[in-house]
Amino acid sequence: MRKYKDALQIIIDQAETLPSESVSLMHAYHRVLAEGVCIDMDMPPFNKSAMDGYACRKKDLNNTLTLVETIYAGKKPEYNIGENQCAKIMTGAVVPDGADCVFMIEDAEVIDENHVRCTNIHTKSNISLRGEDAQSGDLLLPASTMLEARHMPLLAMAGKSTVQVYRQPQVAIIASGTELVEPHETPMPFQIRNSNSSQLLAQLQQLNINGHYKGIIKDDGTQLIEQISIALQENDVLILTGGVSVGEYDLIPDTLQNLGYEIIVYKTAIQPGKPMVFAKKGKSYCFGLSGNPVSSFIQFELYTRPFLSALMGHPYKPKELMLPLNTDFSRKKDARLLFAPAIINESSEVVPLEFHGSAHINGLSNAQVLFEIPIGVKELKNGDLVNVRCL
Ligand SMILES: Nc1nc2c(c(=O)[nH]1)N[C@H]1C(S)=C(S)[C@@H](COP(=O)(O)OP(=O)(O)OC[C@H]3O[C@@H](n4cnc5c(N)ncnc54)[C@H](O)[C@@H]3O)O[C@H]1N2
Ligand code: MOO
Repeated sequence: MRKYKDALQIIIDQAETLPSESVSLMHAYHRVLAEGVCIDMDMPPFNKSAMDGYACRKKDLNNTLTLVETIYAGKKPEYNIGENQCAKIMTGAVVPDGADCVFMIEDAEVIDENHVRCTNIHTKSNISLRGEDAQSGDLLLPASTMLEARHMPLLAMAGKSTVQVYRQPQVAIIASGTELVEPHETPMPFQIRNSNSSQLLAQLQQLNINGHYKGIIKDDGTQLIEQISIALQENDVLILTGGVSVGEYDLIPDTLQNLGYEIIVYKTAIQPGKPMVFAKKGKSYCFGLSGNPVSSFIQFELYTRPFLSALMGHPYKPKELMLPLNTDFSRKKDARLLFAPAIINESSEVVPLEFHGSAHINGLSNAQVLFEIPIGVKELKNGDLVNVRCL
C-alpha cells in the first residue's frame, strides 16, 4: 500500500495541463494564469499625493507660502512650485514639479485666500513616488498563479481586461451504492441518504469548478459500465464514490479495468480513506473514492484537489502549520497516516474533536483543521508539535 506523499506524486505526475483560453477580467476569479502578467507602466504612474493638503518645498516649511493653484485627482498641474509657493492638493493628485512635500490640511494655518503656513515642521513627505510599488515591465503575477481576490487589482492596473487562463476540467460525480437514496427521499431501514455528492460538488466549487452530478448508480455491473462510460466520455474527470473496497459488491476497480482504464493507484496508507482508485486512459481520469463520507472528503482534499489543480496548471499547496497539541492523544493502530479533525484554540493549540471514524460527518463538520499522526506513532503528548492542515 502506497504512502500518502508517494501516491500524491504519482497522481499529480499523470496530470496533463489543459489548453488555455481567454476570459474577461471580471470572470477570472479562481482561474489559473496561463501567462505571466507584466505591468505596462510605473506604479504609481506619477508622484502622487498621499494626503489632502498643500504641496511645497520642504525647505520652505517655516515660511508663509503663496498659493498658486488647486490640484484635484485627475487634474494636470499647471505650475511648477518655486520658492515659498504652494499648491492646494487632494489625495491621489499629481504632485507638481518643484514640490517635495505635502503637509496635511490639519497642519495648515490659512492666513488669507492666497496664503498659508505649515504648523508642523516635522511633517512627513506624504508623497508616493512614481514607480515605488513597481516599474514598467516588472512581472506582477507569474504564470500558474491561481487568481484570488487580491490579485485582481494587479490585473486591472496592468490593463488586462482579458486574461489567458487554463481551461477548467469538466468533472462528473456519480454515487454508487444500492443502499443510497437522494436527500429528499426517506430511506427505508436498510438504506442511507447520499451525502457524498453534495459534499464533492461543494469541494469542486471551492476550486471554481461546476461539477456535473450524474446521480446514483446501483451496485450492478451492467449499469455501472454503461453510466460510467457515458460520464467518462463527456468529461475530463469522473469522481465516483463507494464500491472501491474488497466486498462482493465493490465493483468500481473491475469496472474501470473493463473499460480499458489503467489503475494507477489503489489503496493508500491514510486514515480515513484507505480504499481509493485512481485510474487513467489517455487524458481521461477517474477517482474512485471511498463511500464513507469523511473518507471521500479527505481523499478529495489530499489527492483530487491537487490533481485537478495540476490539470488547471496550478501547483496546489495546502495551508499547513506546525502547532502544539493541547492534550495527550493516542490510537490503537499505527499503520496509516491519520488525519484527525480539530479546532485551534486562542493559544494557537490543536484541540482534537471527538471523532469516531470515516462515517462521522458531524465530527468533521466543526473542524477547522486536520492534524496528522504519522505512521508508526501511536501516542502524542500534550505540547507535542503536529502538522496541521487548514480546511
Ligand atoms: N474486508 C475489508 N472490508 C473493508 C475494508 C478492508 O480493507 N477490508 N476497508 C474498509 C474501509 S477502511 C473503508 S473506508 C470502507 C470503504 O468502502 P467502499 O469505499 O467500498 O464504500 P462502500 O462500501 O460502498 O460504502 C462504505 C460506507 O459508506 C456509505 N456510503 C457509500 N456511499 C455513500 C454516499 N454517497 N453517501 C453517504 N454514505 C455513503 C455506505 O453506505 C457504507 O456505510 O470499506 C471498509 N471495508
Ligand atoms: O479508510 Mo476507511 O476510510 O478508514 O474507514
